[in-house]
Amino acid sequence: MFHQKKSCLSRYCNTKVGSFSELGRLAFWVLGMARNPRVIAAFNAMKRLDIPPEKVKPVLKKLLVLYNMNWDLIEDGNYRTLVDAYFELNEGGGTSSKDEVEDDERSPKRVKQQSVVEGKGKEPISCDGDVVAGVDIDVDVDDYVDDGDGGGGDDAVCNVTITSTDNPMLDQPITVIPPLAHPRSSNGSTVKPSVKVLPPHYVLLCDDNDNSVGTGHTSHETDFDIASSSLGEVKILLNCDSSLYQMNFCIPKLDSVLKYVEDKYLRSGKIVGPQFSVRMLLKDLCESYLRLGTNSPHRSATVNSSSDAVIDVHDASRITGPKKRAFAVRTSETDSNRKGSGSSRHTNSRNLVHDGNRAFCNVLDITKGAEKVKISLVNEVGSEQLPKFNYIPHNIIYQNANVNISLARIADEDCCSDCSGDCLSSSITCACARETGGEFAYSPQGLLKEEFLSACISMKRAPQDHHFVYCQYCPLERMKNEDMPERCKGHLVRKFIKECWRKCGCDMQCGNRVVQRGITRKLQVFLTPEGKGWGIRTLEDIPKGAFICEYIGEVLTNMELYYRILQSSGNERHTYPVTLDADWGSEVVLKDEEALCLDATCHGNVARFINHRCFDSNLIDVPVEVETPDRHYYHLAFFTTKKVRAFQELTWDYGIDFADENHPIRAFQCRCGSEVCRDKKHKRS
Ligand SMILES: C[S@@+](CC[C@H](N)C(=O)[O-])C[C@H]1O[C@@H](n2cnc3c(N)ncnc32)[C@H](O)[C@@H]1O
Repeated sequence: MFHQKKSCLSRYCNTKVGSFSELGRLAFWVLGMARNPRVIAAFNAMKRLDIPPEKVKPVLKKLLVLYNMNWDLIEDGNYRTLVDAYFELNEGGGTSSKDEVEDDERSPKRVKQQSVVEGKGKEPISCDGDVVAGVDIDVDVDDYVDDGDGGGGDDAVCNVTITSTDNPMLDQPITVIPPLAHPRSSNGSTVKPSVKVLPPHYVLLCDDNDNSVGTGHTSHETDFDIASSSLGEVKILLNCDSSLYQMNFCIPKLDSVLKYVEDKYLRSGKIVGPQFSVRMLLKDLCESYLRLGTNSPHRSATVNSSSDAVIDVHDASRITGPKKRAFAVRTSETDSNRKGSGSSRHTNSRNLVHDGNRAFCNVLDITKGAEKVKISLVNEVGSEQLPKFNYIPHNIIYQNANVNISLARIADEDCCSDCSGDCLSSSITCACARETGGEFAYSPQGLLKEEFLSACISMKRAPQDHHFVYCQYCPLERMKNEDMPERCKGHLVRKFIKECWRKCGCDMQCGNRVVQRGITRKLQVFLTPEGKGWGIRTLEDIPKGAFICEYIGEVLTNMELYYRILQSSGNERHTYPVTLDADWGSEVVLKDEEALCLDATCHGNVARFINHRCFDSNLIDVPVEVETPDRHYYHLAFFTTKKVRAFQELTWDYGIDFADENHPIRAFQCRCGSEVCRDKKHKRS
């Protein structure tokens, strides 16, 4: 048995000694499957045709079987074969008559298909074609966001494909981007479009002052670049210079930008006015894009969206050239308006200090009053984007997760309805202590008892010495290889805490209600100087065994997480999902629609900032049963493993095996600084 356990663990835990043997696997396995770069690239290419991954998947599978896993044949011609196979399978084959074919060439579907071809290498989010003034516009947005590491970063770029036979733009000097693959004719043969390639830097520029149009060189300050092919397609690239938005810019939703512009034009009647020109419209689109990204409710919800951080986005010394100046003036005006009108909004939640070189951005309470204690955020290190997420103090079910919370499910033996006051001070331990062997996990001081805590730490650090259960069809293995999942590698049988709850007779101050009372310690989010991104630290000394916070996020099924990850750009610097797999071993067959996880990427609490530390982290995660009598859904709570001094960072061992070279996802370079850091490669380098 011991041997078996060891061999099962060795693959994952090799040097890892447990910890997040459950949780660390979180993102890693899920992301692992989702981020098979070739699958993702195929899905992304098809997404541009509005074909969702779930519809692509069966076609892709068939092709892989057909081509004996030869991806090159599928990827050739920028997924031409996949596109054709999809339409053949879903729409009953190709066209037969010449008329139909010609029609098809001009149809939106064909146009979109072509934009996939031209857009190889990018993974845009696609919005459907909108019709503005008789021009069919199909828009893709690439989010090349500054990675926050300082430095220039990339520009936010919008690709707009316009199809129009009498487009006035076609008369203008244009840059032609040669298509990456040639479109096919009806009979399947390749048609070589007669694209005239003009000098590569020859672009259409829009002057900020007088709206006149000239030509110039591609540069960061260009408003928009235009390209076309002889098939009547025009591609327009909207550029926002990254130096203009830096900290305060948040890529706006493109459909919001389009709606904003449309509403504006409809209101003003400009769209039908004699002054109307597509050129002006596009220039306005560029400006609206920047404006909405910098100062608008249309942005995705962020911590800083309610109280705009006035961070110096337009340091005049960095902005050169007439176009940048023009933009700078505009953004300056926007900001000064904001400074004037919104100053009272800043006082409650944010202090801003500028010392000329660095901006210290202090958010006084990232919880927006949702917790009993305020949690501040400070940046003493340098420039870094403010974290974008919505603070929630409790888990929220995203959509399909089956979490059945009902008093009717709590049997008499699963609660202590006869108790009163504090269960811990009663001479007889109540029913709620049964799950922890007849003893409560908490001491009267509200700390985890030494014995309970030591057992949890030992499980984390030496899982091979503990008991494992094996599921029949392991969801983790299915994620790695759906068709031929390997055998379950085993799940550690973890120690759970069971807290009293609503059907219990005790009061809210009962000593067996710790996690549900929420955060009580003084915590602070800070930018780590080691380059781990944001982290959390305590502002007070905290004893061993103390509850810090829960890991809060959206409750998703594995399936939902899978699709969510597929839709992400794949360029995210940090990851935030954790699996709730502490009880998977006890379920005979757990379907992906049933297996649960928490994702704190968009909605979460302070725990999303807890960084990883190998082995000797000062926090440990413990599963906690509160409102559900089974362990399918549970809470995940962090307790201190040792005494923690004020201003020390709070860390958690994610349990990553940094030596696993075969893992589909490359782990981050560990900067935990532990003497026993497992990331040997990084340590050496
Ligand atoms: C749950 S988030 C932690 C919060 C994150 N630092 C942030 O700024 O939002 C996990 C991510 O933080 C970073 N991280 C955590 N621990 C780290 C470590 N020891 N070394 C380097 N990066 C780390 C990695 O990018 C990881 O994907």
